Amino acid sequence: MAKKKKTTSKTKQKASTKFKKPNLNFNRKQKVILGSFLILFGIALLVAFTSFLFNWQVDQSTLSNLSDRSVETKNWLSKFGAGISNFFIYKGFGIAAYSIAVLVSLTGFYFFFGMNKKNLKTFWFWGVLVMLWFSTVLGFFAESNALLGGMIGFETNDFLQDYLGFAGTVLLLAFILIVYLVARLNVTPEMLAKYFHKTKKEVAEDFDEAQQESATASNTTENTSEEIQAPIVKENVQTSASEETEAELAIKFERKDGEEEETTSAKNSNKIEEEQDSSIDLNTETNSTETSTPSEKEKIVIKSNDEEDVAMEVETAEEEEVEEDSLSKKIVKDFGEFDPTLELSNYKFPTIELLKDYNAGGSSITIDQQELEENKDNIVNTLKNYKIEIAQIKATVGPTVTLYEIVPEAGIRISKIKNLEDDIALSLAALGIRIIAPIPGRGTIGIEVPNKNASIVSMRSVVASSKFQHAEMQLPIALGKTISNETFVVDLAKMPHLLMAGATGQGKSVGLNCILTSLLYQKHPAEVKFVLVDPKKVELTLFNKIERHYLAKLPDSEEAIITDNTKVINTLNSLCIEMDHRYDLLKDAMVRNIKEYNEKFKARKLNPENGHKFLPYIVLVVDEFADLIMTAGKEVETPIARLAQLARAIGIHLIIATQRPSVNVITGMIKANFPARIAFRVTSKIDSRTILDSGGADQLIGRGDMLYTQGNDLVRLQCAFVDTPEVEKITDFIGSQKAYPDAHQLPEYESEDSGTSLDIDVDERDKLFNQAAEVLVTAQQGSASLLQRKLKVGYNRAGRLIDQLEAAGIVGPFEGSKARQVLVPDLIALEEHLNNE
Ligand SMILES: Nc1ncnc2c1ncn2[C@@H]1O[C@H](COP(=O)(O)OP(=O)(O)OP(=O)(O)O)[C@@H](O)[C@H]1O
Repeated sequence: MAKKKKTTSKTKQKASTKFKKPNLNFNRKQKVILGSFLILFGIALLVAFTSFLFNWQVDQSTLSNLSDRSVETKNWLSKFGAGISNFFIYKGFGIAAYSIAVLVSLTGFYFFFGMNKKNLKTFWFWGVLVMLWFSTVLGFFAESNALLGGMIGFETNDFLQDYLGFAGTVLLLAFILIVYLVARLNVTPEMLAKYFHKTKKEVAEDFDEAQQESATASNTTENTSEEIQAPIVKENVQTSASEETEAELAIKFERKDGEEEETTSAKNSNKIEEEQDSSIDLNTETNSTETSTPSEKEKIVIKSNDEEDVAMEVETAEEEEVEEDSLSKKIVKDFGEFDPTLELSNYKFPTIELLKDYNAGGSSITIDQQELEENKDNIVNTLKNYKIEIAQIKATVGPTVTLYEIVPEAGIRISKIKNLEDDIALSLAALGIRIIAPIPGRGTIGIEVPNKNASIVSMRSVVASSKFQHAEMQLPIALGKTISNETFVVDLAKMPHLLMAGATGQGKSVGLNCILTSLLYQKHPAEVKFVLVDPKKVELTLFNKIERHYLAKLPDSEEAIITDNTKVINTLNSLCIEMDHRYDLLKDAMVRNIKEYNEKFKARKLNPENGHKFLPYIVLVVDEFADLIMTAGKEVETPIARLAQLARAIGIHLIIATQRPSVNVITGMIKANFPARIAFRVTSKIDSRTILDSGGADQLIGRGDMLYTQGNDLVRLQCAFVDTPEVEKITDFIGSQKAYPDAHQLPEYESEDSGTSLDIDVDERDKLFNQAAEVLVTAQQGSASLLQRKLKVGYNRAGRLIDQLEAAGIVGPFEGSKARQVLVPDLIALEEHLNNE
C-alpha cells in the first residue's frame, strides 16, 4: 500500500520531463541484475552479521591481517564477512546495523520488481534514523557489551551525556522516539486511548469471566473469602457500567463510520476503491476514535445512573461537504494524489541526443564584421540620399536576419523611412528587407536585413534551452529563436488555437514537426493526445509509430492519422461531442477549465464512478486545410468554428496549416477564433494580409523564416529545424516503449449520411433539395461535384442530394464516369414537376 503514495508525483513528473539529469533510469535488464545483486548482498550482510555475533571475539585477532590469504576466520562469509561486519557492527552501529542489510535487500526488491522507487528514499531516511537511535540507546549498555551499540552508538551516547547528562539524553531519545511514532507510524494519542480502552475492556471481560468462574467455585468456600471479594466485585461492576457507556458510545461511532464508509467508497474510483476497501478496514479504528473531529456526526447517549431518569440523546450534525473534503484529503494522504502517468510509469521521455546538433562545436551565429559594416554604410548612405540623417545605429545579429535599429535625427517623419523600403532593399541588393517603423516600445526604427549566411536553429538547441526546460506552461512549444537569438517558447493552451500559412516549401511542415516534437519532449502520453489530419499522406506518417502512446482516433477507424477528407468530418464532429461531454464534466465538477478540473481530479475530489476521469489535452493538427475546405466546405468549417470558439477551456486546441491563405479558406469566422498565427513566406502582400492582417510575410526569406503574432505585435522568428530522420528517431524511441493497448478513443459519431435509398420520403428531403434541383437543371448537368461547389456542401451531402433528385425523377441513374442525365429541361418544368409531386 505504501508504494502507492504519490505525494511527490507532481515533482517526479516534472523532474522526469527534464530529461538531462544524470540518468539513473536503468532499463529492465539492468534493473533485474542490479536488483538481484542488492537482494543477495543484503542477505550476505545478514548472514555475515549473524555469524559475527557468535564469532567476533575469535575473529578479532585476524582483522588486522585480512589480506593475508592464509589467515582463517570463523565468520560464515570468511574474511569478507568478518571485515564488513566489524566495520558495520563493531566500529559502526552495533546490532542496529541489521537495518543496513534490510535496507539494501529492500532496495534490491524495488529494482528487481521494477517497483516505483518513490518511497525508497523515505525508507532509507527512516531506516538510518532508527538505526542511529537504536545504536545510541544501546550505547547505554556499552560497558556490559560493546557490540550492542557499536562504536558510533557508544560515542554518540557519550557525547550526548557529556552535554545533556544521563537524564537529558534519555529524554532526548524519548523525544526522538515520539517523533518517529507520530511522523512515521502516525501514532496519535487518540489511537493510544482507543487501544487502552479496548485493552481495558478486554481485561475487564476476562476479569468478569474469571470472577464468574470463581463465583461458581466459591459456593463451597467460606464466608470470609466473600467478604474479601465483595469490594472487588463491586468495584468491578462499576467499571463495567462505565465501560458499558463507553462500549455503547463506541458502537454508535462505529455505525456512523460504517455509514460514512459506505458513501465514501461509492465516491471513489475503481482503482482507488480496491485499495481503499482495505484501507478503510485498517483505518476503522482510527476513524472511530476521532470522535472529536467536527466533520463527524456525533450521537452521544447520556445515561443516567438513576434508573428512573429519562435518557437524553444529544445529536450534533455537521455539514457534509466538509466531510467529503476531508475524505479526499484522507485518500490523498493514504494513496497520494492521482497520478495519470501511472499506467505508463516507466515511460521515458526522448533524450536530447536523438536530435541533431547542426552547429556542433560552435555558436549557431557567425558574425561577419565586414558584412555588418557594408550594410550599415549602405543604410546610412541610402537614407542620406533622401536627406534623412541618422543619429544612432545599432545592429543585433540573429540567426537569419540582422536587425539594424536606427534613431533618426529629430524632425524626420517615420512614414518617409517606411516608404523607402524598396530603395533600401535595392541598395543592399537583398531580398526580404522588412522595415518596422517604429519598433513598438523601443522608440527606434528597425530595418531587418537577411544575413548572407543564415545559420540553422537546431531543434536541439531550443529543446535544451532552459527557457523551454523550465517553462511553467500547460503545452509549451519551442518555436525557434528571435532576432536577438533568444529561444521563443509559447504556450499552445494560451493561444489557444494556431493558424499557420505559408507558400509551398517555406517551412510549414518543419514548423508542424517542431510543434509536435516540443510537445513530445514535455508531455507524458497520458497528458496529451494528437488528432492528425494529413491529406498529403506523407508529412505526418512518422507519427503512426506513436499511435498507441499519443494519438487519438475514432473507435471504428483503422488508421489513426486521417488522410481521407470524408473521415475528417466524422472526426471533427466526434471532437465536438467530446467537447460537449467535457463541458458537462466541468460543470459537474464546478470548475472553469481543464487545468482546474485535472487538479481537482488529481486531488481525488472527483469520483470516477460519476464519469470523471483525467482529461488529456487534445491537439488537432490539420495540414492542408485549404484542400479540406475545397472538398468538404461547410461540413468542415462548421465543426472547426465550433471547436475554435468553445474548445479552449476544455483542452482541445487546433493547429491549422494551409498553403493557400485565401479568404475563402481562412474565412472570417475562422480568423476570428484563431488569434495566434504563424506566417511563413507567402507570395503576395494580399496573402500576408489574409493571415496576419498586415504585410510582412511576403518579405520573409523562406526556410523557416517566419512571423508570429498572438493578436498584437508581430515577432520575427527563425523556426527551429527538425529534419525527418530526427522525428523518426524520436518516434522510434517512443514507439519502442510500452504503450497503451490502443490509441485514445474519441467518442463515436454517427454520420447522418448512412444509408440512402431511392424511395426517400418527400418529408425527409435535404433542406437544400430545391436549390440543388435548380442548380442541376440550370446547368443541365447531373454531377455531385457541381453541387459541392455551388452549394458549398461536402461530398457526402452532395451524393445524398443526387440520390434524392434521382428518386424524385429529376436526374437519371448513375452512369459510371459520365455525369447523370438531367431529366427536367428547365426551371419552369422543374417547378411544375415539384408541384405535381
Ligand atoms: N526552420 C528551418 N530551418 C532551415 N531550413 C528549413 C527550415 N524549415 C524548412 N527548411 C527548408 O525548407 C525545406 C522545405 O520545408 P517544408 O517541407 O517544411 O516546406 P513546406 O512549407 O511544408 O512545403 P509544402 O507545403 O510543399 O509541404 C526543407 O526541406 C528545409 O530544407
